[in-house]
Amino acid sequence: MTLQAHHIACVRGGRTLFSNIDLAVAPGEALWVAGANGSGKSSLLRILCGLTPPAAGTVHWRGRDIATSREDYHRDLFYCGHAPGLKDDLPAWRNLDVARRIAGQSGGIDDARRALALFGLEHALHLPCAILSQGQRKRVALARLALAPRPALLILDEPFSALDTGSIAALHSLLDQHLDEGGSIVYTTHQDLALSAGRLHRLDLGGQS
Ligand SMILES: Nc1ncnc2c1ncn2[C@@H]1O[C@H](COP(=O)(O)OP(=O)(O)OP(=O)(O)O)[C@@H](O)[C@H]1O
Repeated sequence: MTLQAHHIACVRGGRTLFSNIDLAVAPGEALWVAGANGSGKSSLLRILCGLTPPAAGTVHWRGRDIATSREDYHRDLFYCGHAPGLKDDLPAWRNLDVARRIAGQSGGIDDARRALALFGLEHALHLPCAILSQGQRKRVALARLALAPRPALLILDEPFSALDTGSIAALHSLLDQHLDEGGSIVYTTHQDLALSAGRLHRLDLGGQS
């Protein structure tokens, strides 16, 4: 198994959102975290990323506790939260380039252009992200998935929301390709969109809170 979580509990504002969550995601597998608004999907994803400590339980990546192997783990991880996490003052292509260089890879405008074009954003290459629409910003963030090498584990919070039909299709095809290549995905969606390739598991956090 690649990603494993044992007995995870999450407490928010003094309330236990969930407890005793066990999950495992192997290479080539996707886990769809489902549940009503407020059931704790984003909180679970942040715990799996190591951004929020769980109230109880452990998360292991490739056999190592992520609490003690944070840097190595984050090299293997791509996380896209509700907010796209872009640098507003930088043009779209530079946002892709900076993310790549931080990951220790070489970059360049040509690769960024190809990645943005996949999401119909070639025209936005030189535009600062601050002036892009919400959906366009999301597409810039997700275009990083089209740059090689892609991190082995993708954790995506509502990746399909705010995307137009063409971008949803582009993202679907990238995610299917990722699974075909032995990558792993954990994602949430409220849309009725299951990934078509690879082995898909579903974890339901339940009803409204
Ligand atoms: N930092 C925080 N402090 C207190 N409560 C929080 C905090 N973060 C989240 N919560 C609460 O935890 C609950 C779960 O939030 P979370 O964002 O994980 O749910 P979700 O299932 O992703 O919801 P949605 O489908 O609406 O995105 C909510 O009731 C929220 O108000």
